[in-house]
Formats: sequence, structure tokens, C-alpha cells
Amino acid sequence: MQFDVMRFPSYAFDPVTGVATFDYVLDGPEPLRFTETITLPAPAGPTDVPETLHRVLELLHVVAGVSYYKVGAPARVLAPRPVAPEVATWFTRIYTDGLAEYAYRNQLPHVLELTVETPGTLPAAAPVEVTGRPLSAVGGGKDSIVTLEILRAAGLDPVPFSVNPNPVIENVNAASGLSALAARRKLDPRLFELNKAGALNGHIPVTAINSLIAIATAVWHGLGPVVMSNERSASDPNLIWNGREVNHQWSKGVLAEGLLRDAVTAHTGLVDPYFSLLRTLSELHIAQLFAGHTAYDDVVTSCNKAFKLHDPTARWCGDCPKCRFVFLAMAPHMPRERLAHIFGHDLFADEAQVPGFLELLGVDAHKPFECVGEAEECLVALSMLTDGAPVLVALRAAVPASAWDDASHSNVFTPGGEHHIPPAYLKLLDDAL
Ligand SMILES: CC(=O)N[C@H]1[C@@H](OP(=O)(O)OP(=O)(O)OC[C@H]2O[C@@H](n3ccc(=O)[nH]c3=O)[C@H](O)[C@@H]2O)O[C@H](CO)[C@@H](O)[C@@H]1O[C@H](C)C(=O)N[C@@H](C)C(=O)N[C@@H](CCC(=O)O)C(=O)O
Ligand SMILES: Nc1ncnc2c1ncn2[C@@H]1O[C@H](COP(=O)(O)OP(=O)(O)OP(=O)(O)O)[C@@H](O)[C@H]1O
Repeated sequence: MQFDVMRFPSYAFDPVTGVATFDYVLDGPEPLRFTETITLPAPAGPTDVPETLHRVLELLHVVAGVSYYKVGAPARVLAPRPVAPEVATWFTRIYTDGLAEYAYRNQLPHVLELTVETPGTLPAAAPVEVTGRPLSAVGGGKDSIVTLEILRAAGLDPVPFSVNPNPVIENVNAASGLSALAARRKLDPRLFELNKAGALNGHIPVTAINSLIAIATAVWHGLGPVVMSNERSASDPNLIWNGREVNHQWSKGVLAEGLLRDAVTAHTGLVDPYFSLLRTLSELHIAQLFAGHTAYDDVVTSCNKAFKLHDPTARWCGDCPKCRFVFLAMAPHMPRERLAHIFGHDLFADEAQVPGFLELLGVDAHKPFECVGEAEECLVALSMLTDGAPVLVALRAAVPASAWDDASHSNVFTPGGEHHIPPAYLKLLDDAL
């Protein structure tokens, strides 16, 4: 399949049903057309559509296009309308850095060099203050639970929000006792047919898409900022390829957060519409905070295998980088019985897990293409565990002596690094630590 250019013919929004449809074309000798459908939860009462909501949907139209771009990787992407320079820059980073893992795995270096073209430039929108109850994105894992509980303890009455919540997310929301909002996102079924037939495929910056859907929902419901739970280590690349960073978690990183904030503010005027409350924390630190909340032990799930579009019932698979990482990160902060209860079994008792843990510890290969923390965090967690579980004994023996020294000087429990947390929310975080 040969395509020259990607276009974005139109989008529509029905305020009665909350349904937004986004059209895409991969143009070439045999063009392909796609339509994605996103259903926002409609507010109760009269459904006025603020102009700001249309502005957010305009951004979403372009960003959600990455799922279809990857079928053909054309050399040109023509965005549909004039935008401010901050927005044009962000679009380009979404299609290049956001698709870097896809480009690397499919050996498509031209994707990293792409510039998303826009038909003209708009001035930045006039500033609009964002106030009200925070809308807090919930993914079913420990991170968003920690955020919800910090916001709740501060009396801010957060509104949990998810895109396509599966039973894991629904159970986490139920355990929180908070009343949640949900949006539905339906990819064009044609995409799956093409994938089955062997079309180009790969990872996309899904957090950027979910984030915009969250902002659209907050705007429509007259809520306050969208509060994410993206941690410090999300900003670390997995590897360098052709001189460029490849990061599986790119759209969770602090750079992507800043670009998204600048673009949304320039296009809508919304000031401080979006930030990650946990940005300055390591995964190990977040795991420690999570350990203080036992109410979620029967529902919390961070394993990505539980989040397949077509298999919504699973919890921890117990045999992937994410399960191993979270098990290791939580282990120093709770009794082994509680940990084994959360995961369904004790990973430290299973010696088949040793090679996977060594990969996390940086003893083997590059950081896995998964949402896992830094090798340093894993070493610190290991150094905090002193018992003789078979896996721990094997890991201690395999880690080089120099690594222990690095771990002893680690600052994983000291908040730090770049962030975009507004001062009032930063105080809440400080109070919670
Ligand atoms: C659950 C998961 O890890 N999915 C990744 C996996 O896809 P798979 O085929 O195994 O399952 P599905 O997610 O059901 O996807 C079916 C097909 O649909 C395509 N697709 C999905 C969502 C979307 O928004 N656009 C799409 O085109 C997908 O390509 C499949 O063909 O492997 C895929 C290829 O590597 C990944 O793209 C799937 O990742 C999902 C988009 C996903 O939601 N992943 C998150 C769990 C995830 O990885 N989050 C990262 C953050 C990444 C970021 O920068 O935002 C993290 O938490 O670290
Ligand atoms: N389906 C979803 N809808 C809305 N937001 C989501 C969804 N899945 C993940 N998120 C949000 O995206 C961010 C990254 O997700 P991630 O999976 O890392 O977080 P998590 O599920 O809270 O914790 P963990 O890292 O333990 O899995 C978080 O802010 C999370 O709340």
C-alpha cells in the first residue's frame, strides 16, 4: 500500500448524544478512509456546547489520527485548519516522537523527520481561567488511585474519569465510592481488518488522546483541571535510534505534558487545564503512598494485558515487565502476604521470573518497551528487601557490586525534576508526603 499524504476531511459533534466523529483519509493511488467515534458523557440538563469544547475537539481530531497514520506512514500530514505555532509544533511532536517506537520497530526513519503541515497560523486565544472540581483520569492502576486519594483528602471532591473503562477501572471507581464519568472511544473497524491483513502497525501515544478526551469532558461539564498521574520515570527513553530518543511512554513524559498544555492554552485560552500531580515522584515513592490505602487491594491492576481492547476481564497476568516491576516496587512497602493477595501469587517464589527481573534491573538489554520505572528504582527496591525468597537470592547474586553503590546514593524517595503542577496543588502533594 502506497500513500502520499494524510488528510483530515471533517469532524462532527452531536451535543444531544455526545457523539463526535472524526474522518481521516490516507491519500494515494488507492485511498483509505477511516472514521473514529468518540462519545463524551453528556452533562445533565441543557446541553450547550461552549466554543472551547469545539476547540478541544479540533485538537483531538488531529491527535487521534495517529492510529490511522500508522497504516501507511505517508511522507506528508496536512492538518485541517490554521493553528497557533505552539499547536503546530505539538502536532509534529505527536506524529514523530509519539510514534518513535512504531518507527523504530518498523524501520521507518522518515517518520521521525515528518513535519505536520498546517494551512496558516492563528494567534493564541485569550486566556480563560480554569476553576472547579478536578477531573482525575483513572487507569485502574496504583498511580491514579494515589492521585484520587490525595485530591479527596484535600477536600477537592475529584471526579474520576476514564476512556473505555473496563471492569478493572469500574471496580476501582466503585472502591473509591466517587461518582465517575466515562467516555467511549471506538476505532474504525477497518483498522483491525487491515491489521489482520498485515498492514503496518505499532504503538501510538495513547495518553495524549485520552488526555484530550478528558479535557473535552471537563470543559463540557464545567469542571476544573484534568489531573493525571504520570510519574517521573515516564520521561526516560528506552533507547536512542538514529540519534533520536525512542520512549514507549512518550506522551506520559513531562516534555509531552508541557507541549500539550501550551497547545491547549494557545488554541482554547484555558490556563493550567492539565497537569500530572505525581510528576516529581518515582514509581517506588508512588508505590509507598499506595501501600497506605488498603481499600483497593482486591481491584487495583496495572498489568497492560488487562487492558486489551478485546479482553477486558483479566487482572495481573503475573508474567510481564509491568507485573514484575509493580511487584518489586510495592514489595518493600507491605507484607508479602498482602502483596501476593493483590497479585494472586508470589512472583518472588517463582525462579522462572529471574531473567525478567534482571532486565528491569538493567543487567540485561535495554529498558523493556513497557510502562516500567528506572533500573535504579528497581535496585533500590531490591536493596530494601532482605528476606531469602528464591528470586531475591538469585537477583542479589547477579547484580554487579558497583550497582549497589549507585543504589545507596539514590534519591528515589526525594521528589524532584521538572513539573507543571500549579502551586495550590503542589502544596497538596507536599502535605501528602
Ligand atoms: C493494551 C496494550 O498494551 N495495547 C498495545 C498493544 O495492542 P494489542 O493489539 O495487543 O491490543 P489492543 O490495545 O487491544 O489494540 C488492538 C489494536 O488497536 C490498535 N490501537 C489501539 C489503541 C489505539 O488508540 N489505537 C490503535 O491503533 C493497536 O495498534 C492494535 O493493533 O500493542 C499495540 C502495538 O504496539 C499498542 O499500540 C497497544 O497500546 C495501546 C494503544 C494502549 O492503550 N497501551 C497502553 C496500555 C500503554 O502502552 N500505555 C503506555 C503509555 C504510552 C503513551 O505514550 O501514552 C504506558 O502506560 O506506558
Ligand atoms: N482508560 C483510561 N482513561 C483515562 N485515563 C487513563 C486510562 N488509562 C490510563 N489513564 C491515565 O493515563 C495515565 C497513565 O496511565 P498508567 O497506566 O501509567 O496509570 P495507572 O493505571 O494509574 O497506574 P499504573 O502505572 O500503576 O498502571 C494515568 O494518569 C492514568 O490515570
